[in-house]
Order: sequence, then structure tokens, then C-alpha cells
Amino acid sequence: MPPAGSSAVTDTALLFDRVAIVGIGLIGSSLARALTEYGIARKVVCADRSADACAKALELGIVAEATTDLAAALAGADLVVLATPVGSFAAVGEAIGPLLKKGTIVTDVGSVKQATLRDIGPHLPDGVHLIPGHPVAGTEHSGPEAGFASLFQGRWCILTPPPGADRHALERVTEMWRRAGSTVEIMDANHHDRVLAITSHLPHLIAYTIVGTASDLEEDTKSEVIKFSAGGFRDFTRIAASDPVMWRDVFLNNREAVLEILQRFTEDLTALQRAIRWGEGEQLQDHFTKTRAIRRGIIDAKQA
Ligand SMILES: NC(=O)C1=CN([C@@H]2O[C@H](COP(=O)(O)OP(=O)(O)OC[C@H]3O[C@@H](n4cnc5c(N)ncnc54)[C@H](O)[C@@H]3O)[C@@H](O)[C@H]2O)C=CC1
Ligand SMILES: O=C(O)C(=O)Cc1ccc(O)cc1
Repeated sequence: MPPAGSSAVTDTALLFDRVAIVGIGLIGSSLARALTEYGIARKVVCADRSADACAKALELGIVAEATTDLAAALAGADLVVLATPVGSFAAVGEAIGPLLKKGTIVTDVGSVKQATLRDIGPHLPDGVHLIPGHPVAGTEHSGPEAGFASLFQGRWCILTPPPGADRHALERVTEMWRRAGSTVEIMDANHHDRVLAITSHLPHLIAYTIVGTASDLEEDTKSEVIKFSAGGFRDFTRIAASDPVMWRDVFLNNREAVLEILQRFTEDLTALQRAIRWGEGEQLQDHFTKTRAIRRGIIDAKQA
């Protein structure tokens, strides 16, 4: 499917009348802020199972209405955005299905995309358009207070419309993310999950592992780790502070792709382990030279 254009909409016209965001955490609240601040939607409301999150979202003025009642939030919405952990999608899909009117667009922000098609798709009535999405932008923080409107600026947003997805719905969701500041890329859900397994999921798993390993060290070494934690290790601790429920759900719902890439990673790690053991300096240096070139290539591509 070719990328959706933005011919049907202009930068000044409101794109949506009423947007209902389910899950007003880091991503939901960032999108709610962007939709309002950048004039993308007339009214943004939210549903969250946490009454505290609803109260906070109202107190911060992020949404016009906040409720724990899904039906109240979804009534009259032309766009519904699911921004809850991926593991909740089946239950949320089942709950929202009967509440959706023909013509409504449903999208999500989940970090795994085959799960959206599998868990949300079957619950949607005919005439409701599903356009799964993943803003590749975030932080290690959670909750409505952690969000900010500019989170998506200069970042990618990947959309994974199923075959035969409604073209107009795809155009509108594409335009929403474009106006929020992102560059939209369209790909197949399976491909998305394989790419993100290496670029996002494995790095988080490595961070969770290394910080766990450091914290299992004997007490005296551990205190040194904290005292001298700088550079690389400090970056790992930031990533390892990411939301435990969200990341549990990512790994459980992208199991095959993560296990496959983990297998390859383990083999490559073992090769480096051997090189260190046998003093193969040339092999180590060659490897590090290649990875340095990759990093520089990424930076150059960003600046181009
Ligand atoms: N945190 C990040 O950096 C990024 C996260 N994502 C995806 O965004 C989604 C949300 O993540 P965050 O905003 O970080 O999480 P968060 O923990 O900040 O917010 C999640 C919200 O969903 C609510 N919630 C949970 N289960 C619910 C249910 N069954 N019904 C209604 N509300 C429910 C929680 O009360 C909470 O307010 C996840 O699917 C995640 O994979 C995507 C890109 C980046
Ligand atoms: O905080 C970071 O470094 C991230 O990597 C944020 C992030 C987390 C999950 C996603 O699906 C996308 C982006």
C-alpha cells in the first residue's frame, strides 16, 4: 500500500471533532496535549481504569473530560486511541467493541503491532476502521504528569494498516501524527515487530539484565558501582527504570522475534567472549571499528 498523502486535509482545519484516549499515561497524555496544543482536535477526552490518573489529567488540564467509564468517553468520538499496555488490548478490545459506531477510527500506540491486529481487530464491528500505530518516541517515565506535547517532534511514527484498510482513515491518522511532529512510515505488522525487536526490545532487555547483574554483586562492589556509575552504565540505568508492566507485555507479545534476535545476540556475544579469552585483539578491534562506523552512519543520516 502506498503511503497516505495529506491532500484531504489542511494544516489549519481541525482533523477530529472528539478524540477519546483510553489510557492517559505518558503516551496518551502526550498525544492529548499535542492534539489540543497544535489544534488537531476540537475536544480530547480520556478513559482510564485508574481514577487517580483521571483526576490528575483533569487537574493538569490535559483533557476536557476524564472518566473510568469507557462508554461515557467513547460516546460521539470520531477517533479512539488505545494507549494502555499491550497486554490489556484483548480486554480493552472486547470492552470497546460494542460501544463503537460505524465510521469511527480506532488506532493505538502499542510497542508491538501484531498484537493489535490479533487482540483488537476481532472485536471491532463492521464499518469501524482499525489503523494500528506506534510512535517511536518515549521516556522511562510513566503517568499523565510525565507527558509533554513535543514528545513526538522529529520522531518516527510507524503505522501498520491491515490489508484493505480504509484509505481515508489511514490518511487521517497519518496526518494526525504528521501534525504532532512525526514522520510517518507504513509497514507490515510482522516486519515492524522484527525490526523493533532489535532496535528497541533487545536493548531494553540488555539494560534490565546489566542493572540486575550489578545489583547482585557483593555489597562493597555494589556501592562502588553506584558511586562511579557514569557514561554507559548510567544510560543503562535510565532504560532499566522503564515501566515494568509495559515491558513485561512487550516481551510476552513479541516473544518469537525477541527470542530469535536474542539467539543471534548470544552467539555474537560468545564470539567476543572467545576473542577476549584467546587474546584476539585484531578481531576485537575489527568489530569495534565496524560498530563505530554504524554509529557515525546513524548520526550522519540524522543530520542529512
Ligand atoms: N513508554 C514509552 O516510552 C512508550 C510506550 N508506548 C506504548 O504506549 C502504551 C502506553 O504506555 P505508557 O503511556 O508508557 O504507559 P503508562 O503506564 O504511562 O500509562 C498507561 C495508562 O493506561 C492505564 N490502563 C492500564 N490498563 C488499562 C485498562 N485495561 N483500561 C483503561 N486504562 C488502563 C493505566 O492506568 C495508565 O494510566 C503501551 O502500549 C506502550 O507499549 C509506545 C511508545 C513509547
Ligand atoms: O526511553 C527510551 O529510550 C525509549 O526507547 C522509549 C521508547 C520505549 C518504547 C517504545 O516502543 C518506543 C520508545
